[in-house]
Amino acid sequence: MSQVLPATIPAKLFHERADAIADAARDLAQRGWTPATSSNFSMRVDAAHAAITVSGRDKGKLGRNDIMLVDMDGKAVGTDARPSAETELHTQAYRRWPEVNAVLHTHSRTQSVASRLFAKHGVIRLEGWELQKAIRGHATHESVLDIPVFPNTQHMPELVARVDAWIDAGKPLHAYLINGHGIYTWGHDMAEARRHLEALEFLLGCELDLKRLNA
Ligand SMILES: CSCCC(=O)C(=O)COP(=O)(O)O
Ligand SMILES: [Zn+2]
Repeated sequence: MSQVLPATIPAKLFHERADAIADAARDLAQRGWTPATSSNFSMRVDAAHAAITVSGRDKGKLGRNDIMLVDMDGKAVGTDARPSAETELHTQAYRRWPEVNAVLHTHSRTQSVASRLFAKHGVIRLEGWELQKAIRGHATHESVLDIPVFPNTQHMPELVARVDAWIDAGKPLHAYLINGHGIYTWGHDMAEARRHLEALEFLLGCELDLKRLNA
């Protein structure tokens, strides 16, 4: 894949973003959270562009050629490669929150099962867990962390509209599940996005354990 960059984006900047995405993806793939080419990852490059994974690639084996540039409408920039099928969910986060610089989407078993189990409620309420403090803005285990579960669809504008509706209702949003699909979360930088994802994976696993134990 050949990526031609706009004159305003230095190659070094794009390569730094691509390497950070590939590093994160390799780690998440090793944990088994990106089965069968699933999942997608991105980072903001500047106010008008993001670097995102090319669609259909093995996320455990990403190199610079597997990361491409898109604009904030999710359209490819300077390449014929096809961006992630879910690019619009990434660019939505960058448009809605200028302080967000990394978006992660994975398909772990825990995320997938939790999404099915809680879909009828439309939300998973996390309350009383110390690890909630790993999520930006949550200073105590006594805080309430609601993770919505949206219906799955292949039509991204429908999902984008559901996320917009949640945010426009004034409800805090740090992550969301898509039913039978996986999780989206983000952060001010890649380290924060990874911390959010790791904490949410742990917390969803705890909620599933409680259900299993009927506690
Ligand atoms: C085989 S996974 C189905 C698509 C998906 O949910 C996903 O996360 C990966 O899609 P992409 O186009 O980003 O490779
Ligand atoms: Zn997916």
